[in-house]
Amino acid sequence: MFIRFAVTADLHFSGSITPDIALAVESAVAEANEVVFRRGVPADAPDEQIGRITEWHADGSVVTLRIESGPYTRAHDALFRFRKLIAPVLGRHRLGLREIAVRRFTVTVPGHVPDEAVPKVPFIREVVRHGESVELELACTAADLEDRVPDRIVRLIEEKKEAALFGGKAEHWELVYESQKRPRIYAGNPTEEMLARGWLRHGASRGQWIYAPQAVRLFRALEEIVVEEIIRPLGFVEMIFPKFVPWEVWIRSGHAKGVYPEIYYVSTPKTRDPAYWEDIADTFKVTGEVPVDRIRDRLDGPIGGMCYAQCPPFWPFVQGETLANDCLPIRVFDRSGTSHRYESGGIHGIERVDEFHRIEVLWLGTADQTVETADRLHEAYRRVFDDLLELEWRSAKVTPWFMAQEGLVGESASADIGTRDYEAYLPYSDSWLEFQNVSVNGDKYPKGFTVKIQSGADCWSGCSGIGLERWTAAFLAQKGLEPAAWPEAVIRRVGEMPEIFRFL
Ligand SMILES: Nc1ncnc2c1ncn2[C@@H]1O[C@H](COS(=O)(=O)NC(=O)[C@@H](N)CO)[C@@H](O)[C@H]1O
Ligand SMILES: [Zn+2]
Repeated sequence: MFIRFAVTADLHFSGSITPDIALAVESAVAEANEVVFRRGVPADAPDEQIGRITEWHADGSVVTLRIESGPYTRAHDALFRFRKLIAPVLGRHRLGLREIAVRRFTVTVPGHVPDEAVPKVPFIREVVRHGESVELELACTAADLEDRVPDRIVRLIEEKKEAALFGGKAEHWELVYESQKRPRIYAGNPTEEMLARGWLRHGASRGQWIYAPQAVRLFRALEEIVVEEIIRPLGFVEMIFPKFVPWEVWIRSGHAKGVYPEIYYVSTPKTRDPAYWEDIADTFKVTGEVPVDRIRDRLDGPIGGMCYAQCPPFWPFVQGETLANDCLPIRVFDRSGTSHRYESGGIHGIERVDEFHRIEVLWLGTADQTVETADRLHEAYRRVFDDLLELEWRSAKVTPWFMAQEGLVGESASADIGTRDYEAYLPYSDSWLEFQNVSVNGDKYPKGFTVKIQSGADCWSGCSGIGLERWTAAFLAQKGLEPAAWPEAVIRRVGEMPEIFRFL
């Protein structure tokens, strides 16, 4: 069984197809079937799998074609090859091709296609199941066919079938390193303890915290360790990546394939004209309520969303460029703002929040340089977690973050490409918390943003997300909130804990 395409299309010409012109069409059809549709097709491809015009007729100025194919020279590709062939032939009879009208387009996919694997797109007019295959009738214009809509629908079906297959399977997880056990000196819930001591308070929004000076002292101490013990020694240099992300970036990064349920969307006013907004302001002044529904009608967009993965908005900096060999590998990091996720996993303490503070480490170069940089980061992280923070932690190879964020599961294409999660043990919940990761993302971003290397080798990149809320949660869950019990590398950076608020 193989995939089948079939199209019936009307070719509208500028004048009627007289009998002698019909003869020219006849020979063009023969040439198309025998020669033109076979171009680029492997010699051993079975005839019935190659596109061919199975019937045609002329009526007035319209030539109606029916083209059927298997996977080779798909019916819609054959249609456009025929258009290229017939135009000059009828041009000699002073006839021009006005328009191609698609009357019917079907694609028949072999094998079982579960309902959830049928894409939810308006192009699919009807789904008919025949035993071991499913026939989709598509509502496509000639432009949609040129846009390869059927091919994308077929690819999406394959992806959904695979995801449904993996559906039952949890994310890929393969242990890489396990630290020594550490004495259990604390078993409390760090967020509750921090609340009790006034180290933080709930922000006004879902999954958002306001960090008091005490928590920030610890945040900054951990951040200093990251910068002094990992980032600087490995030669990473600070940049500032944008924190509002337009669709264009998420289209190129692939996030537009599946991040919709978790985005904090951003919209803009249709106009800045104060008069346009006066009634909204007046309504609030009179009622004390913000008329959100009426505001919604006055917005453009959403034009994108708040920072989600933190690295994608970097890539327009190098987009379309070729990097000189001698400037590679590029090693940068960003800690300039918050990331926002409308966490579908539910919020929990400071471990899983909607608004978090991450240091995003990013590097790019040849495949070797990218893998080598990841390895050096792993070494530096291990030294920090084992010798400076004295944590109980482990690391594991998991489904690459960029696949997970596109709703895919499973493993990456090559062994070098993938994500390694770092997890810390939380005594209070007897569970493991992912507190950071290191990924080799292969050529995904350089391809998405057309970045090349002078030598012509593939450009690869990697990134590592250090979540300060997660580092803090892991550290406090294991060490408690008494600085006296903390490792020296942290105490000397925290100094005196400032207590400035006193609530009555
Ligand atoms: N909801 C959240 N709350 C707190 N920290 C989070 C949250 N989501 C992610 N993080 C932090 O951000 C890190 C990286 O997030 S990730 O989705 O796994 N990976 C990426 O987005 C990559 N671009 C690397 O940053 C996580 O390891 C964690 O430390
Ligand atoms: Zn990243």
